[in-house]
Parts: sequence; structure tokens; C-alpha cells
Amino acid sequence: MRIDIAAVGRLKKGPEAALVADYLDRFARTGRSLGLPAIGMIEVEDRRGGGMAAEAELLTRAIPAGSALVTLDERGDQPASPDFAARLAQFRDSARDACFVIGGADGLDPSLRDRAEWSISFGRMVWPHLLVRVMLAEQLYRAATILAGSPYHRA
Ligand SMILES: C[S@@+](CC[C@H](N)C(=O)[O-])C[C@H]1O[C@@H](n2cnc3c(N)ncnc32)[C@H](O)[C@@H]1O
Repeated sequence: MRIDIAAVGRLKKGPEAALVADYLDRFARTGRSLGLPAIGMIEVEDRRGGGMAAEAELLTRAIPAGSALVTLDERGDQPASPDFAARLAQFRDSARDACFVIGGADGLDPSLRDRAEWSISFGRMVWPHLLVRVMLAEQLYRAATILAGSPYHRA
């Protein structure tokens, strides 16, 4: 299986990039013995000002073929962390690839949102997309620790 995060915009060096790198590194180390691969980061950028539709086109081209499309969207489901971990394990156990997609400043184009196999919300408030990357990376790491039975997650 493969797991990717596909996001609009380039993450420049800074606190968000450092946090994302740290959580993804921790995920890779924890996930190794669980059959979870290191997470790939796919970034797309529309320099022509084409808006959400152009971003959706770039994302669609960049999302690995056959991957389950999981969108990050404030209107989506709000799974508890153990449920999120269980879904990740389902992807792994059924050898499904999964791509977690984060929109840009204007959000994800409805055409992409409509195609999502699963849509996840980190609450109804809107977060900056760079923070959503950090939060997603943390939740993926947390999911790996839950599947590993390690004490990081305390509910
Ligand atoms: C600044 S937000 C765009 C918000 C925009 N109003 C919209 O309609 O999506 C940029 C991206 O961050 C992610 N995002 C922001 N808040 C979120 C939340 N509460 N839960 C999940 N993802 C969120 C989404 O992928 C969104 O496309």
C-alpha cells in the first residue's frame, strides 16, 4: 500500500514544516513494524490564478491512480482518533492506497469533494491549510501508535 498527503501550496521552511517532518518521521518509524509505509507528500501549485478548479485539476493529476480519495474538509465526518486508526488499518488490510487531500486558501473544488470516498473534518471551524497539514500528520502518527498499542494516545 501507499499513503500520500496531497496539498495545495508549497510548505516553506518554518515551524509548520518542522512539525510535519517530525510527525511523518515518527509515523514512518512506528508504522514500519505495522505494515504501514512512510507517507509521501505531494504538493501542487497553480501559478496562473485559476482558482479552485485549476487546483482540482492539478490535484487530480497528482493523486496516485487507484488511491482512496480522502478529503480534509470542515464539512466532513469527525471520527474519533481510534476510529481514524481503524480506517487506516482497513486500508492497509485491504491493500488499498490512500491519499489525504488538503485544499488551498479557497478550499477544495466541489468536483473533487464530490468524488471523495471519505471526508474528514477537524471540527467545523476553518483552519489554515498549513496547520491542517500539521494536524493530519499528528493524527496519522497517533493512529500508528494506537495500532501499535503504545501509550501515546490516552483517551
Ligand atoms: C483555509 S481552508 C479553506 C476553507 C474554505 N472555506 C473551504 O470551503 O474549504 C484550506 C483547507 O484546509 C482544510 N481545512 C480547513 N479547516 C478544516 C477543518 N476544520 N477540517 C478539515 N480540514 C480543514 C481543507 O482541506 C481546506 O480546503
